[in-house]
Amino acid sequence: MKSTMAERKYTKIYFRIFPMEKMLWDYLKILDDHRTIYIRCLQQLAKSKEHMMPTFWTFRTDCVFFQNTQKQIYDGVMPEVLDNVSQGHDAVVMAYGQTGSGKSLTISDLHNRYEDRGILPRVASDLLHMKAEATKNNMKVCIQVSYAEFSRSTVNDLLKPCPNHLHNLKDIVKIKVKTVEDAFKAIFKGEGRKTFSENSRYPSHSCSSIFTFHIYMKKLEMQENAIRKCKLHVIDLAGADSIGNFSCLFKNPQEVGAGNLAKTQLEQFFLVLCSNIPEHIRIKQRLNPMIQYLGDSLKKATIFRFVGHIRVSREDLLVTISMLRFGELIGGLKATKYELRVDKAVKHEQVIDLQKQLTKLKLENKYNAILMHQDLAKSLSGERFAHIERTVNEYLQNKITQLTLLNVCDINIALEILKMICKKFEEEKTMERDSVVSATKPKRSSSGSNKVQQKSARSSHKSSMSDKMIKRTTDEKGTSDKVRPSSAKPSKEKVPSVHETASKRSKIASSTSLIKQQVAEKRRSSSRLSLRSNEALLMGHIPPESTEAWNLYTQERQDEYARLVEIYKTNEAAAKVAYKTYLKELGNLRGITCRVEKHRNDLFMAKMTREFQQAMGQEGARIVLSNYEKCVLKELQKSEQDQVDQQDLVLKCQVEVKTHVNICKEQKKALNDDFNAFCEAKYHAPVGDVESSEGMPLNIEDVLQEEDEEEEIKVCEVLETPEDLEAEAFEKFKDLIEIEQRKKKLYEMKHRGWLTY
Ligand SMILES: Nc1ncnc2c1ncn2[C@@H]1O[C@H](COP(=O)(O)OP(=O)(O)OP(=O)(O)O)[C@@H](O)[C@H]1O
Repeated sequence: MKSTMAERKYTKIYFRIFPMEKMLWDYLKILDDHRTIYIRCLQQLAKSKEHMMPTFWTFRTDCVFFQNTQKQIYDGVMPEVLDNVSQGHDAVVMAYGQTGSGKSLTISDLHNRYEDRGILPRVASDLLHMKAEATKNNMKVCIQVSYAEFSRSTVNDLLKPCPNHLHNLKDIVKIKVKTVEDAFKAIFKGEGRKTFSENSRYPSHSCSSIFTFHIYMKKLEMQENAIRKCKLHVIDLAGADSIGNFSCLFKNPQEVGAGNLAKTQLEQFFLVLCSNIPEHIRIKQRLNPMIQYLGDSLKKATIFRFVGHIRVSREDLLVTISMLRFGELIGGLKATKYELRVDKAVKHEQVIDLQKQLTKLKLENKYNAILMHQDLAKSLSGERFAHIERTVNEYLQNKITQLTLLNVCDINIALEILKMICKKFEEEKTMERDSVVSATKPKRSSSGSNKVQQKSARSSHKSSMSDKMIKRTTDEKGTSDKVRPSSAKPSKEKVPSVHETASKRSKIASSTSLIKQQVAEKRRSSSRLSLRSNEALLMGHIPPESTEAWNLYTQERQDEYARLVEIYKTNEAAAKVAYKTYLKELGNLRGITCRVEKHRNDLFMAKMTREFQQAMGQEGARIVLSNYEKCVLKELQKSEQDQVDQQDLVLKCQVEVKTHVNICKEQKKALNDDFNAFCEAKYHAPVGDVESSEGMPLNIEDVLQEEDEEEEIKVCEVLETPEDLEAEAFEKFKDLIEIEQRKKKLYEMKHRGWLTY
């Protein structure tokens, strides 16, 4: 058999190696290029020939996959296929191999997670996305699918409910799919209708199945009505094996025979196809129905992708070689012999050397892990960072011991946080000093320096709350500058030197009002930090004309102010916690509601099955199946009770949130009233409602709403990506497999008259 470049261009052969606990690498080797497989010559395995130099058969492939993810396999096998299909070429993707070697896993894998889905669901998604794209580009694309199962001489249409046995290949139905969801539904239903071997630990298919996409494309702007047609077949071939092998003990000889026959017939067909004789046209009609069905798609211009599956164990060696030969035959390449020249002494030395290197590298890796991950703070989550920050603060307040701090936190991060606190404290002090200077120096514009301070303050602290506090402090200074006497000259002056500042301070000392202010400033300095944060917390933006009044108020009524703030803060924190719990419980309620829905569906199905059996006159069906119904009903009642309890819990959480929010509101109002009363007494006029001031940042409801919106945005983002919608559909349709299998079983029981409940 000759191989030509043209053949190689269209056909690609891949192999996937089944991962086993004990891999027999002495018998099978893969070259570093991941393309060449060496497999030990079987003849040498006889005891009498053990002493001979090991000889291997060399098989060239397009890629060998070992321990690769499903996505990597799809990306490796499929990329050019869809491009070619979109240009109107037929394509065949086929998985073949030994029983239980992972064919169905590669092709469909519908029983596991969405991320681990196989080639077929991925192709369905990509084709339907391609269709959507093509429609945008003035192209009309129609996709129909068919799904059929082939055994030795019978054909089942998997898109038809039982009985789905066909006599004519032309009767295989095609259904139009418009969305990925439609395609998934067809795939899952078909999977449930397939024939499985009984007694297997996993769903072992005893027949070959073909899922076909029939694609029709038409360019809307073309004058002539040319329609491009092509097909993409995805085939999961029946497992081939040797009777008596451990991997197929659960199969009966007929099933093993049918799998082997399908492989042999395909082999024959490809022999004829590759030998450039037109015989394959007639042979197609004579071989099995699967080859007949593939019909015109089995031609040289078709894009073929064969994914062979092999197992590396002594018992499976024979079948593995047979699979590799099958691959070599359809790939159009011939295996060659290769003598592995291994000097045993050298080999031993090499192994010792490699072991030493490995130990050294492991040690190096360990040191790297220690030394290179110094900046642990970067990889910390916000929550963990906040927790460490709190712990450090508790340590500073002598609430916990040094030992506890060291036990709870990573010392590097704790030190970093201490550094931040010191830096922040320094900045606050600088700002205090600057505010005194700016008070004594009316000409100076503070906007520039404020911006710098603001920037450094922001970068110095991870918490956004502290950012707001610092910004608020600097803003206040900016605004207080604005209300200074109008004789102040704007901006251009540079920052005064220490000497100048000192001399100016002495001038200020002569002004009694300013001295008073300075004294008050000093008096307050110890409690300034907390008061500033409280201002930000409760009052937010203070109108410029009220700033002085506000400062006076916080000095003179410090105790009352601190009391109100304390209550507010405690309740705000409690409201936040309660709100988080509320959101969590709400999520749980959604989960329980879904469970209730599922049980309702199950109950409906159970009822339907009973009615179906009764309609078919099954004796005793009522008793046995009503037991199942009872079970489902019990589950449903339990879930409904859980739902009621959960609703109560959610309501309780809601009430708790409301209580704390109301207290916060009351405290805010009390503070407002107190401030206004103070102004009334001091200036004989209220300063107005500070709540209405623009930029009021921390309203308790806003805080909660922000959290809520964030949560909602996250949920929307998560749900709205096409990938997630597909994942949801994938999970939703998993139940279809079981439902279809149950229906099929019921039908078969009825058909055989075995129902003996
Ligand atoms: N690469 C792999 N990694 C992990 N598990 C695998 C792998 N390949 C197969 N399996 C597991 O081995 C079992 C058999 O796989 P699968 O059903 O895909 O084999 P098959 O070749 O289609 O078998 P059959 O011919 O009997 O239908 C399954 O439980 C599957 O999850």
